[in-house]
Amino acid sequence: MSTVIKGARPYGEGDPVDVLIEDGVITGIGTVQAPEDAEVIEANGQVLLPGFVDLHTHLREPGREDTETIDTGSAAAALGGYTAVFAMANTDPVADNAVIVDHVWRRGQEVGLVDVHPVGAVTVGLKGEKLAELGTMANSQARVKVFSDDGLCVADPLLMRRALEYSTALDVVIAQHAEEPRLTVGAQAHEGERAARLGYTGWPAAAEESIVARDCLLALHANARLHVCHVSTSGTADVLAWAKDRGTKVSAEVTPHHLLLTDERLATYDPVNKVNPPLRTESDAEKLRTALAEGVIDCVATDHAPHAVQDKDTEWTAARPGMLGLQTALSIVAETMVRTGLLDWRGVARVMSERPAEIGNLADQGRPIAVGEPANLTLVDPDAEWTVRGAELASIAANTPYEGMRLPGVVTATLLRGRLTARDGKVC
Ligand SMILES: NC(=O)N[C@@H](CC(=O)O)C(=O)O
Ligand SMILES: [Zn+2]
Ligand SMILES: [Zn+2]
Repeated sequence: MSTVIKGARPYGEGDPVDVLIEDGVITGIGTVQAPEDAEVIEANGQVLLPGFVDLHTHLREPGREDTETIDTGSAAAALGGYTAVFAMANTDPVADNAVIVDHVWRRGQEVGLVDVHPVGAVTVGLKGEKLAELGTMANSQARVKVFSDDGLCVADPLLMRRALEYSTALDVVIAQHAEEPRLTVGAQAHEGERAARLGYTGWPAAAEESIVARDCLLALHANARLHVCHVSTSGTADVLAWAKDRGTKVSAEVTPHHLLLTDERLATYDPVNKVNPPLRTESDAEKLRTALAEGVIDCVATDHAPHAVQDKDTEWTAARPGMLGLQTALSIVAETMVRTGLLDWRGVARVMSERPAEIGNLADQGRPIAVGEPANLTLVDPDAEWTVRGAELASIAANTPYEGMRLPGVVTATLLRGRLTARDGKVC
């Protein structure tokens, strides 16, 4: 089975080249001799990138298959340019044991559109009381590499310390949803002028920053790896810079929505904008963009969070937090980081593919576009634009905050181990 991508610009650099792929591996770059029966993808000078890796996706299977399944979520991922996603553990039942994580992994392989790596829960039932069997999940068929109670914070410092200590022996990473629960009781929106005016209980920046600071110190002393989920405040970026400076093995992600959107959106009262952590201020968003460009924040992760209409399209305080992200991530990164000159396409490859693959410990993802490397690839038309329509996205749920927005950057093809998984907006 061979494929040739004609006239692509790897990392958006240099003159267009042809890329030959045979048996899932890149076997030629430049002027290549393609077999007659090779599948041809005309790239017309489009940007070729390593396939994207999402460290933070909610696929809702098992338990809420009315909002997303591994099948529909995989389709959204492939269309968004992803070749691997990490599916969060806050399903029902919780992915806190080998049976569930193996189901998620196997189902992902059956669907075959993207590698679905299950995230294992840190604590049994996400209850924050006792550690789940991290070792059993790490050694299961799914080979769990990332553990998180995401949705909830591992708030007990002793439990968090133990999890970090265990993680070193297993060579896995603990991903923390940094939210001090005592500081966010009833919290609805970023604590500031805008929430105050609407009478919403505030979600203070310190609820995030205090946990990130604490966990960085715990990780440093345990010589363990820590990953910080969905960084949302400028203060967290400062804490991360300080911790990295001191040699802490900490990595961090930012979501597309925290790069673009702010709590100005509260004025619409539309719960599509409700998310955890909440949308912050313009100066926070600006700081997150520079922190991402400078590597203080390592990567972009979607926190793709599908919700049913009845759980989302309600009065603000009753609505579930979270928004879709897989199919819009590249465009939001193009809008906030590339158009602004903060990142070039090589930088996009770093924050959407290479760094997340390293953090998630995936040997075959985020690899260089070079002969002998696995053909996990994404082709992007940097000049094209599209208009977001929630109803047209592959997810079952439609809770996108970008409804009706015209965005730059279109994913035109995704290849998983040399096989087309998405082409011109359609799943293959
Ligand atoms: N981000 C959200 O607002 N919601 C996530 C949970 C989470 O990421 O904390 C969800 O599972 O819906
Ligand atoms: Zn979270
Ligand atoms: Zn999440």
